[in-house]
Amino acid sequence: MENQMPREEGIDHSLGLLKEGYNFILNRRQSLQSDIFETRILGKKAICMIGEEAAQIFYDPKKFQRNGAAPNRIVQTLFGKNSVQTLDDEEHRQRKDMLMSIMTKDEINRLLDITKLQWEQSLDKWSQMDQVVLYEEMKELLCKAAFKWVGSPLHEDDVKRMTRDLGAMFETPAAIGPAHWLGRGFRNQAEKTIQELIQAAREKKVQFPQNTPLHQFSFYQDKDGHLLDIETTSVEILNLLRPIVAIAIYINFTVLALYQYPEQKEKLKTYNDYQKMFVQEVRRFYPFFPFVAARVKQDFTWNGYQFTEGTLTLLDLYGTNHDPKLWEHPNMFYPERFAQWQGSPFSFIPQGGGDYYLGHRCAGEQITIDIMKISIDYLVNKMDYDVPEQDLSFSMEDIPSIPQSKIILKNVKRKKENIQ
Ligand code: HEM
Repeated sequence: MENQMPREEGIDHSLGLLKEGYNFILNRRQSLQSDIFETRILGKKAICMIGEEAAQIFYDPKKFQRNGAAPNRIVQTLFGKNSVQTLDDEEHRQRKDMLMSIMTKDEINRLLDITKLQWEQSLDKWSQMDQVVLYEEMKELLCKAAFKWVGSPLHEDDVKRMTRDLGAMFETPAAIGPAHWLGRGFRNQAEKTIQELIQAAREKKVQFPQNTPLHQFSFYQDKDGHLLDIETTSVEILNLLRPIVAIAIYINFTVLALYQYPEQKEKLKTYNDYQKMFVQEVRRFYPFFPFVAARVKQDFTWNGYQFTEGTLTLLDLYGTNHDPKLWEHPNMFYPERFAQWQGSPFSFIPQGGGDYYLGHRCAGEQITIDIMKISIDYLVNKMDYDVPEQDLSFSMEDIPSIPQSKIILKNVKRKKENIQ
């Protein structure tokens, strides 16, 4: 038997989506009293869903496809044209294999070693500064680490520009007006820079170390022995560089959590297994990626609701991570909840759900967790700092959400026991 899906009245709610940000789907779940409902986005019918069961069907590649789902403003800033995010089926699997091929233990460890070295250098620099704007400094730290890891360390003169370009790619997708257009321009510039590196490698004018992503992707062959075109290869290199820089947002929220819940610092110092739970809770609790979009691949019925081919469907990641059916007291910061967590790939989805290889789950989730862990080690065990009076609030409307002050730290210094 078919059920009528709860529906929001009105011609179009695209502006609401931009304005209400992380709360767009949650607000309507509240008013319509349903985990699934129909609304209208970009003038067309769209479905919004929250929860573990919804995530399970959303990540079923027979039911949903990504081709044609992402709006142009996201493709032109965040994803890049023809990126893995926009592919389906065999084409997606091949591209994802390329991306996952460099996510080996050795390569992740190499990135972590590079990141630790950057932390060391930044800590020395910050100790000389009157105050540190952590968000800006972390983006720079991570940008340097990311470029070194992919195989082309940045010249000091290029650090600020590349940090700005990569930052703009995740700061401007939802921006309205000139900021958004600047973001598009910065992406084009960054793509050009990476394209030149790939071209030079293919013409043997430079040689990147064998194991690095720049070498691996420049010479990666599909199953028919073809290389990827240079534009797409650069988009996928940026699919590594950009999100590594974006981890700065999680580090900001980490410092916020340490400040707002001071008992956490002691627990992190005392219990060996606490760090993992703390990282998971930061990723669950704070807003980052609001939702993911797909289109219905072919007609199907689920829980009595009709899904019609081509319908845009949004899965609420933030809402699922705060779903009271899955998380007791979802709005409480409580890392210990992860001691009992069963590890479902569909209930805790800050970086998407399902399978890394077969679906669109974030290729860099392990990297994110590991970089957060080493950063926590610095923040808790290796340095002292003060958090002066400032506006630490964060918006649920702006995507991505970043604490207003971007977290200002004063009196940053190494802990005495950590001075070599
Ligand atoms: C900064 C924290 C990060 C967050 C919040 C995040 C979040 C996400 C989300 C929500 C998706 C989409 C999942 C979907 O479409 O269903 C995604 C995809 C992706 N992420 Fe991340 N990510 C982060 C870090 C990283 C890192 C560090 C890398 C690589 C070094 C990375 C590489 C990717 C790639 C390549 C995809 C596309 C996967 C595909 O379409 O198959 N991400 N990420």
